[in-house]
Amino acid sequence: MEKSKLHGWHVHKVRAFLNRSYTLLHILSTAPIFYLRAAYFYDHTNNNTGDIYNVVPLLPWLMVFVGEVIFFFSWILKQSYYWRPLTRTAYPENLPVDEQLPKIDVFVCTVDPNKEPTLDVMNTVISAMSLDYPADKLSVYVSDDGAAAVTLDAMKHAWVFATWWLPFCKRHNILPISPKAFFQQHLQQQSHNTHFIQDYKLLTEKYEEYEDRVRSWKERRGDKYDSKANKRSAQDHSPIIQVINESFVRDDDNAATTNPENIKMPFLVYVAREKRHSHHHHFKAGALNVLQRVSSILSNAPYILVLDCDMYCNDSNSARQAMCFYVDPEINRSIAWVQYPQKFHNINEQDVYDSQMRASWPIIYPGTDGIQGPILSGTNFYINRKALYGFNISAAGNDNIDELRHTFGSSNLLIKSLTQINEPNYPSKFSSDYLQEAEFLATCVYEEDTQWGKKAMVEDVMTGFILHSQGWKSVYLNPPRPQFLGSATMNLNEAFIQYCRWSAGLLQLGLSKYCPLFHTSPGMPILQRLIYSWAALFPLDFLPISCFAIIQPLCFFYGIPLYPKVSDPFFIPFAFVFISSQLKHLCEAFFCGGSVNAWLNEQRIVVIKGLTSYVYGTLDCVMGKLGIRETSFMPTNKARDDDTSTWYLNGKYDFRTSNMFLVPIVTAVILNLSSFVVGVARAIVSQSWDTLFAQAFFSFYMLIISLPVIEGMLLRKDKACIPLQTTLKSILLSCFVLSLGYLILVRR
Ligand SMILES: O=c1ccn([C@@H]2O[C@H](COP(=O)(O)OP(=O)(O)O[C@H]3O[C@H](CO)[C@@H](O)[C@H](O)[C@H]3O)[C@@H](O)[C@H]2O)c(=O)[nH]1
Ligand SMILES: [Mn+2]
Repeated sequence: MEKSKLHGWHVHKVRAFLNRSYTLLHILSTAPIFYLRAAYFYDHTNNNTGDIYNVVPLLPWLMVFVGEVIFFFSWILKQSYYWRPLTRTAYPENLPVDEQLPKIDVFVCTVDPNKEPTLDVMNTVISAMSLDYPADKLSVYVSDDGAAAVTLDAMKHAWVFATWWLPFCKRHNILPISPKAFFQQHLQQQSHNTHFIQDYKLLTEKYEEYEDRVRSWKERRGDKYDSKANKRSAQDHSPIIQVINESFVRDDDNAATTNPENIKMPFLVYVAREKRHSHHHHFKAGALNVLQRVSSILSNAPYILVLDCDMYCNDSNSARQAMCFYVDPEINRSIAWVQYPQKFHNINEQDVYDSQMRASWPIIYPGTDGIQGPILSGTNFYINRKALYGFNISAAGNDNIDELRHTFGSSNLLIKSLTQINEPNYPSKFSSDYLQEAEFLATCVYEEDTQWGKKAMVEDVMTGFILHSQGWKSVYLNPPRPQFLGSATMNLNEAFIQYCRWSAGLLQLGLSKYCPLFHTSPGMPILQRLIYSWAALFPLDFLPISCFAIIQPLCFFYGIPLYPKVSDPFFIPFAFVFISSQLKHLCEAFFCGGSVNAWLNEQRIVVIKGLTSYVYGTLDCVMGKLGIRETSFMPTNKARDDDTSTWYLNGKYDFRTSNMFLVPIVTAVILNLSSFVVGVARAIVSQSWDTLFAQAFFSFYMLIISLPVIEGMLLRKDKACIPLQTTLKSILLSCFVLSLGYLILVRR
């Protein structure tokens, strides 16, 4: 390695070769399938009476065929992720001296103190303050969309605790730098260093004291808010901006000794943007826009780390690693963001909901990195402020003041800050003029008649797509030690809601005029367009998934063959495609350290989400487009509740969710179960194994992956099982589907 090398990369050639060969082979083997389907329609329309065509009605064949085409299409899009896997390494030891490092602003977003426990949010804040980076170059902004007094108060105590914690981390190279995670490890017993033990004891005391202060405030004001009253004020209030520093903390007689070692502290700011019923606030995207503006006049760092409130820094090194790319003069002008994976601290071995998104971080993201860079995942990324402002990648900027006003709004300080982004020593401002201006920047009206919210930061994938199409590149870094850890969803209900939101959000891009499939831009190669197309359209997989899970067993139930006979040579491509894709998935599961169980789980969860979240997400998006319904952002619940975690940790599904989600799944299972029984009986009686084997096998496979649902329905009697009432409703619905099938398929 050269001495000055800041980063390196490596394309996995063997993996790329294997992936591409697989893609090719798979495409070739689908050709006969499509030939067979097409031939059927040809014969059907020309009234050729081949033997099976008499028994097979057009409609189910058509539906299954459409399902296969969509599935194939979606699969083709997805192959872009396997084309050129690339991994990177950063060498922070080769960074220039601290004085020359650029400044960093950290944004932490929170919205609901009941679902996002204040202590956890503060834990994220403290861990971000503890990043291994010069304190005078680090600022942390908290956006509180809940405008909760408890959050502001807690920040005060967090600041005080941080004055103890930061020097402690530095002195003993503490990892993880999240105090909560650190104190959960009970390290004390393992250490023989007396100095450490002394310090540790002191810090434990300080930590408990700090937690008590945060809690006691909550207790005084009631732990659970009067939700309604709080909602009213959270949705209707003026902007609040508060710099948390020594003088602010001192004003509070309740605060403990501040800054005992008199260390330099990162700049810490609390922001609750203005909310009015008359103005849409655009959820997290809106919050990030405000933080971007507010920070631009207060600290104006050229790079911004965006964190969800539950995503604490697990390691101190991410900032320096990211800077390896931003200080490299050869590439820094073209890099818009450095993305880290989203990993979680509460994943158990089974991970029945695939909450960790297993395939994403070791497979999907390196794949996108090989093609101009990873998509933006919404959190854990260091983004280039200039890119966010829409600075043209090649031009230096725009000097026409009217145009700047039109784009960025009327604040002179903000416009002035645009030219100062790269000043490494831009001093943080907290005089009252600046704070007043910052409040003005956090008002609802500021964005009116500007490009904010239109051109600027929409949420994750969309923002990333816009930047990539302007020619910006991005970087994916996945160092062995996870840099950030968040809390993953731990029950079915949360997983459903989250996927509904994601499906709706992604389809907003997929069904817009910017649909990556059709929106060409010179900055974007075709493979990258495929990447975005899949990301924006995958919720539509609900069509083929429901086809396979519902039409298929329906036909089997009535003895209508959909696939060639086993003795027919055309059977081979079907069998090959099915087996090879399952084997591929199995290999992937092993590759990511998973097991046969992981493969089964993921097969199941895709079907489960495909029958529910993808459908509702699509509906949500379409209704939003038609103006029938406003899209909403329901944050996931991060409050750890022992009851929920027990189910998750035991690898059992927690079926306590609404019928809206359960009924489609249970119905599909009942349909497959009954068609399997009836279909197999028919095959035995009429000796039609040859014709019906494929369907019998497919239903069998569906039953195997549905075992936990069947168990939840029939065997489990606990409180998280599938309620009898849901099963009954699903039986009714299945009967309805079967009768409908009879009318359409049998009594034509
Ligand atoms: O009006 C809102 C709603 C949410 N949030 C914050 O947004 C973050 C993400 O919300 P969360 O409930 O954790 O959603 P997840 O589904 O877990 O988040 C994933 O999906 C989001 C997009 O739906 C991305 O923004 C996130 O980065 C990504 O981790 C949290 O910090 C929230 O506090 C706000 O600030 N304002
Ligand atoms: Mn989250």
